[in-house]
Formats: sequence, C-alpha cells, structure tokens
Amino acid sequence: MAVDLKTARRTLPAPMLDRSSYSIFSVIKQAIGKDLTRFSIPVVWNEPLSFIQRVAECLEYSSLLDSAASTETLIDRWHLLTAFVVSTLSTHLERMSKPFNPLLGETYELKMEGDTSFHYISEQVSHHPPVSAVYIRGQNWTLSANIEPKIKFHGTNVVALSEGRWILRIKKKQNRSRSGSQSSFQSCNDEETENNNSDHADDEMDEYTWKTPSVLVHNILFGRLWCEFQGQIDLIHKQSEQRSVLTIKSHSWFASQSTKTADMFKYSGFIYDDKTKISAYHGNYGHCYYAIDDLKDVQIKSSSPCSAAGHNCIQIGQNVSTAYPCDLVLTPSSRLIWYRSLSSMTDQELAVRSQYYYFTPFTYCLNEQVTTPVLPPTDSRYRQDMKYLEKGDIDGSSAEKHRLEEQQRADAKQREDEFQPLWFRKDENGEYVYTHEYEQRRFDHCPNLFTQSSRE
Ligand SMILES: CC(C)CCC[C@@H](C)[C@H]1CC[C@H]2[C@@H]3CC=C4C[C@@H](O)CC[C@]4(C)[C@H]3CC[C@]12C
Repeated sequence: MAVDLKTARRTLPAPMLDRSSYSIFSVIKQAIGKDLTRFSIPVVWNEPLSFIQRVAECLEYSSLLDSAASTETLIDRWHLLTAFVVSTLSTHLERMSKPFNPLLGETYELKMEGDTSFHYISEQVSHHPPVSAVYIRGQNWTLSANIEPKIKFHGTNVVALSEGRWILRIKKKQNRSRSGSQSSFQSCNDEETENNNSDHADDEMDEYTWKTPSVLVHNILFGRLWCEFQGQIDLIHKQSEQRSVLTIKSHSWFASQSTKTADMFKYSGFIYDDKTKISAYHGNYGHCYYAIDDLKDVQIKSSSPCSAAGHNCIQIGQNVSTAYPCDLVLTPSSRLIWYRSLSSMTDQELAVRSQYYYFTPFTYCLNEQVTTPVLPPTDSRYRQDMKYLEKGDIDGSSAEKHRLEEQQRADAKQREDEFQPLWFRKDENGEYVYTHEYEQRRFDHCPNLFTQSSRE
C-alpha cells in the first residue's frame, strides 16, 4: 500500500499485444449511440488497470496542490490550482486503451510516499450507471469526486464524458497560522492524530470545484487512435467571486489528419475576481502551463517558444509515435509554472513506451502487488484478469473477465436491497461522501469479490 516511486517497478511482466490486426470499429459498431461503459470490449483493447486505478493517475502531479496550499500569494495559488487541473488531463493523451470496468464494491487504495505523498481511497459505488467515488487526502488539502463516465460511440469517433465534479478543499491559511507551529499542519501521513479522522468544518476550508471536460477519441474507423479534450473548465472558488476559466482551443479533426496544426492541445484562460480579469495563462495541456504575469501581454507573441524540458507527448500522423517538442509560442511575460516530465525515464524505457500502453513510472506502480499492510480483498490489485493481461495472457484474461462479469450479474439478481457501499455514504444531494472508516482498516466483513470459492 505504501508506494514509493523510487523503489516501485518500472515495467510490466510482458509487453502488450500488437493491435494492428484488430479493428476497434468492428467491435464497437454494434454499439452506435449506446453507452459503451455497459459494453464489454475484447481485452486486447483494455489496459491492465481498473478505472478507479486510472483515476488515481490524476494525482501524478499532486505536488502542485501541496504548493497551492502553502503559497502566500493569491494569484500564485490560482495558477498552481489551474496547473493541477491541466496536469490531470495531460496523462491521458496517448493512452488509447480502455481501463477495466470496476466491479460493484471494488476498491482501490494508493498511499504514495516520497516526494509527493497522498492517500487515495476509492470504491465503485454503483454499477448501473457506473459511479466511482474517490477521496484523496494530501498535505493540508483533500480532493473528492463522484465520477460517472459515459462513453458514446458516434460512428467515426467516441466521446467520453464524466458527470460529477471534483471538490478540492484547502485548509485556510489564517486558521493554520492561528494553530501555531508548522508541526500542527495536517499531513496525509498522520491521519490517526487528526480529530476523529473527519474533515474540517466547512468554514475552515477554502473550497474549489470543477468538472472534467469531455474527451473526443478520433480515428475509430481507420488510422491511429488519438484523443483530445474539448470545451471549457470553470474552476470556482466557493467562498469568493473568484474563478479561473480555461478554454481549450477547438480543433477540427480532419485538419489533423496529415498536418500537425498549431492549435493542437493549446488552451488559454483568465483568472477573474467577479468580472475583472486579474491574471492570465496559457499552455499546451499535453505538456505545460505558463502564467502570463502582465495582462497586456495576452495577445502579444514573443519570439521564444516553450522552453520547458521534456516533450509534448503526442504526434498524430503516419504511425509516428515519437514525442515532439512543444510548439507553444510564449508571450513576453509568460512564466513557467508546470510541465509534464518524463525525464526520470531512461532512453531505453522511453523507446519501449508504445509497447507498454504508454505507461509512465507512476502508472506502472498502480497495479503493483503490495504486501503491507493488509488490503481488503476487494482491492483492484487482486483482480486476476488484469494480472493475466499484464503477463500477456489474452485468453486467460478474457476468460477471467467473463467469469467476473457473469458472477456480478448473478449477484445483482440475488440482491434484494439496494447495494450499500462500504466506505462512502449517499448524502442528501445524492452524492457519495467518504465516511473515514476505511482507515480503521477493519476489513473482515469485506466480500471476496474476485474469488470463485466464496460463491459456492
Ligand atoms: C475505443 C477505446 C479504445 C476508447 C478508450 C476510451 C478511454 C481513453 C476513455 C474512456 C473513459 C475516459 C475517462 C472518463 C473520465 C475521466 C475522469 C477525468 O477526471 C479524467 C479523465 C478520465 C479518466 C477519462 C480518461 C479517458 C477514458 C479512460
């Protein structure tokens, strides 16, 4: 459970199956207009992760939230928060595989240690419609969401959207200084010392909310699959009139077929106080976030391109899968806040990324088996269908996935009352809220979700 990236695995037992002889279209054409989340696709299109593990990937750059919680400057906090939201998009661009649908009651826990520490707890709380409830505790902040993905097939492309919003709560500065020394700050590692493991009262927390924009997956009929996010993100501060409004440049899909266009993955936005613009920013959501310190510069292009290390991670075109440098043109006062870095990967690791689902070192650790402390039997890591896929055993994986789906159907038929999640409770607004009980680690009553014997 306690995972440190420095010691975690950096590869999978086997590379993925070459998909070039499989057509995704032939599989999903039966699903035109239907919701693909209810549709079981062949495992060659899966990646060895469950959806609630894939969502944990949004935390790869959680250190931005740590910085946002500790910064003294209001504008910088807004930039760090917006950069975090951008970072949650950046990890999905190359990953054109479908994560496994979690079983009802499946859980996933990730306690990350080292440079970026946080504690992620999630549960699949509804099956029809699929809803994943997540709760993350970091240093002086918590993040929670109910994610209800809807995936629709429209003939030439697939649109995935996620209902539900992210809620970020950051401990207010003045309360923290009132409480005295640094050592009384809440850390994600000392939940035991925290008052009853419960969240702080609302008035002690700054609350920010946003919704994930929809994802458009291109080239379902032919060509290389690729995706982009669309629309606008409103990051709203509950206790004031301030907000950050991010606009993703729209991009027509046929323009991208042969040429890489200048607007690809670009976004820009403003931070508002009521109706007044107080700051601006821009970037490429596959790669970087720049604050624009002088509002007058917004329309002015300097002669310098983005200089952040690393690469924008995607190139569309004739089967090219290498990364290319980010081509964002800076303004005179652009200031780098964040960029996506693959710099911890060796050249050898980078060279084989495409054969390993484009996983990063962070992704590799998500489904790694851990031995201490004990996890509930419902944890995604115990799913054998994903283990088979990791090892490249497609037949074994399909058979086990099928068995689990059948078992889940049989369970649903037998269930008389509505399913009750173990770690989240439905509140008066119909949202699933974390109960803080998971951390007491009493797992005796958890069902053996994935084993056969428990059903007999
Ligand atoms: C035809 C096949 C290969 C399509 C694959 C579609 C994949 C790439 C889509 C389907 C559902 C999508 C997810 C839906 C919801 C969220 C939550 C959000 O906060 C981050 C993005 C994330 C995690 C999306 C990532 C991309 C995703 C996993």
